[in-house]
Amino acid sequence: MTSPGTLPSTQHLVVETQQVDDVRSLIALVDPQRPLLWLRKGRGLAGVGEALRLEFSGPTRMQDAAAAWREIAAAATVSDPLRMAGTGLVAFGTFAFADHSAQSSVLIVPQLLIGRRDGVTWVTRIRADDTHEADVPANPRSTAFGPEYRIPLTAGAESADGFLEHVTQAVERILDGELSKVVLSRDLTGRIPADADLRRVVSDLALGYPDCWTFAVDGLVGSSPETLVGVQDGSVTARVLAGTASRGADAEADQRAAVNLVTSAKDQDEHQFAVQSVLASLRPHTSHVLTSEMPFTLKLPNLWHLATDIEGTLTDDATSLDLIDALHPTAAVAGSPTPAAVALIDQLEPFDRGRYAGPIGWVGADGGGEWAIALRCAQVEPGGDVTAYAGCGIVGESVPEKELTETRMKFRPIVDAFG
Ligand SMILES: C=C(O[C@@H]1C=C(C(=O)O)C=C[C@H]1O)C(=O)O
Repeated sequence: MTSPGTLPSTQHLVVETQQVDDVRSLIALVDPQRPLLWLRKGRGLAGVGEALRLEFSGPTRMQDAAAAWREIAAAATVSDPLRMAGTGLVAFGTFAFADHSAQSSVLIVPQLLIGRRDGVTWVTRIRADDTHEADVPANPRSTAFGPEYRIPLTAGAESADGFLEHVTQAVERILDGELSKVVLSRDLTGRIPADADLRRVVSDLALGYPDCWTFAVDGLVGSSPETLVGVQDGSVTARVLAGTASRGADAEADQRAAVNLVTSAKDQDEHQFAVQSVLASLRPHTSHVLTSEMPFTLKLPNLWHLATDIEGTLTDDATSLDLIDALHPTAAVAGSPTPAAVALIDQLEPFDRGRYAGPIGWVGADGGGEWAIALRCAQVEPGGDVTAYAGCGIVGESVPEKELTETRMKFRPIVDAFG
């Protein structure tokens, strides 16, 4: 890790944003093997190159990132006539789920960033102050996608049977009173050709799941419906999801599935743990916090979720990195109470989650930013190894076979995008 006290002089960044004509596709502009993307509903950020890369690990990975980012933002020279969310200095980030994960957490400042929001398109050039402007790629250039590839994803470290067994054990531990909820996941693995164009996967995800945050940061690609936190001009937003049902085969069955979900005591319980954990973490930093009175049903192409939107006003100088540190891990991806849930995940899941279920998103110079929980995603290693993850909240009434089916539904976006 780069410690904030010892930032080398190369980390004084020079940043220039300019409005440009609209571009046809953000996805076509980024590196095929190491895409940097953050997209939703036709708007988003695309990064090319790395002006700065900071790696963090251990229990203080998010605090360390927040401290380093304050220093970098304070030291930067920024010319930003647009002053919109995502203009000026921006870092993409992805953080490991577990305190002791072997996977690194990173902040990446691209050399070139192309953004689009509210009908405005811009390019930001970023370089260290001891480099030359000529070293930054001149203009974003679209390139055609590389050859087509399709790969299956098959059982990884946790087989379907292993998952059923672990859910059964978790239910016993919950009924014993050790904890109220735990989120257990399983993994699928595969391998893409080493030179495969990852933008094909991202493009399928963005087209198939336009209401989700589609992301690609340091090999982690996915399409998440869950906003961990958004911070802009003193406002804080979050979208909590917990409670899931399959989509019906026809309109009537689909409506019935949504009604059953919203009236299910099991799903409402599971959901409330998640909402309360988010409210408790935001409370020290916010006032005027509003939530939807009742959870609503969020329709995605592959499933229904119970959802609650949260809005509040920031009352301190917390950046979005400070807030992801305060919020992570929510009960939507760990369980409740958090320490017991995290300990049980560690005990029962036979793999390191890496960045799955960790915060993924971007932060700007003023600390604002957008962060999702990395769900419906896969980590792609430089050699082509792919590991995808999906999990579900387990409570006392959980039935192992139903939870296994739920993981299959949650794998669908990523399995379809690769396969
Ligand atoms: C853990 C995942 O999803 C989370 C768990 C949910 C649930 O248990 O109902 C719903 C949405 C997410 O908060 C996942 O997609 O892997």
